[in-house]
Amino acid sequence: MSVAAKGAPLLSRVVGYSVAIANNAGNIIRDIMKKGELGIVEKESAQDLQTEADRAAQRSIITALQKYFPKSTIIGEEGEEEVKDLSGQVFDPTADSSVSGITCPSHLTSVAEEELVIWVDPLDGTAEYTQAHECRISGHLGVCKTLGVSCESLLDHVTVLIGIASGGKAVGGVIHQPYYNYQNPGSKLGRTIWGIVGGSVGGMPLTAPPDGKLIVTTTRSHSSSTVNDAIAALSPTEVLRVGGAGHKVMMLLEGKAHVYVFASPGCKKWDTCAPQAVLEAAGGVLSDIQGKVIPYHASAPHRNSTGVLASAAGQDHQAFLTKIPQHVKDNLKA
Ligand SMILES: Nc1ncnc2c1ncn2[C@@H]1O[C@H](COP(=O)(O)O)[C@@H](OP(=O)(O)O)[C@H]1O
Ligand SMILES: [Mg+2]
Ligand SMILES: [Mg+2]
Ligand SMILES: [Mg+2]
Repeated sequence: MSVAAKGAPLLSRVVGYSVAIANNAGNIIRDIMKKGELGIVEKESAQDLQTEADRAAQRSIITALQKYFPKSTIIGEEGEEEVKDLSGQVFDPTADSSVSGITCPSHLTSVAEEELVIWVDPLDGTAEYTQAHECRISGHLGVCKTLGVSCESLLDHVTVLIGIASGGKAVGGVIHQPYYNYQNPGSKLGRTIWGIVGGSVGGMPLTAPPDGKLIVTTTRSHSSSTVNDAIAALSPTEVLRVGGAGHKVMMLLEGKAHVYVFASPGCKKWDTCAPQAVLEAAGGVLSDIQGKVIPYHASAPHRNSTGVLASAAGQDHQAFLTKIPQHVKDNLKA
């Protein structure tokens, strides 16, 4: 049933429209990279940047969500000032019926619009987006001397995150990856995965991580001794240091890693709401570093001050939590 169909549960429509809205934001993100004027500003620190792509993507996402779901509460990473759409245009997601098969569990079919809190990260992986741009303008081709990897390879760490919460819980999510398939010039760029907890997941094949290994994924640009102590405590066979909360959860879904651990207060509700909903719809688990449920009601603090631990479906989340040293848990206070 197309999500636009009358009678589709509200949550299914919000997820379906959010897929189209996130895809449109992906076009904006790619266009601004192509134009090359990123308009980079520093927020809380040099490790916390914001570009015109973050701002423009947020304007397009939030104005569309506000128009079609005016009674919901919408919270975007880039704050209130970056909401008014300068072009006056509001993206229309209703024409896009590419998404079908969104099923909503019975306990969520009657969720009302007023109950919804939508957490928006218009561009997750800003550090990687800006670094890829810096490399391009400095004429790096192939493997970048500073990064040791090709600059382009950072681009698919970027995702657009639209997370939907009801009753303080992550219940629906959309993760769009604008640069998916960048390795194949001329091919269609981008993919979008979506899910409803207890309902369906769609947009990419789900794969279990390999047996006999323990692949941990974590931040590449916001590390600390506490972050590294938590990783070491899991005794991984491999550590993948990549950008983006959304991108790391996608790695759990496509079998590239078993667990994502981030023992830091650095990420926020908009980084984890959408990834958590999609991961849990696929059978995985995402909690804070103590194993507590992350709250997503409108008045919840934006910062996830007690860190993040996410495991792929079939993994023993509790076993990972037990291995996290007490000093790491003590360092991350609510
Ligand atoms: N110490 C810190 N300061 C600011 N932002 C941080 C941070 N640690 C993590 N984050 C944010 O959390 C998200 C995931 O981080 P990472 O890529 O390091 O895993 C990124 O979101 P944004 O790119 O949307 O800002 C990043 O900016
Ligand atoms: Mg940011
Ligand atoms: Mg983010
Ligand atoms: Mg962001």
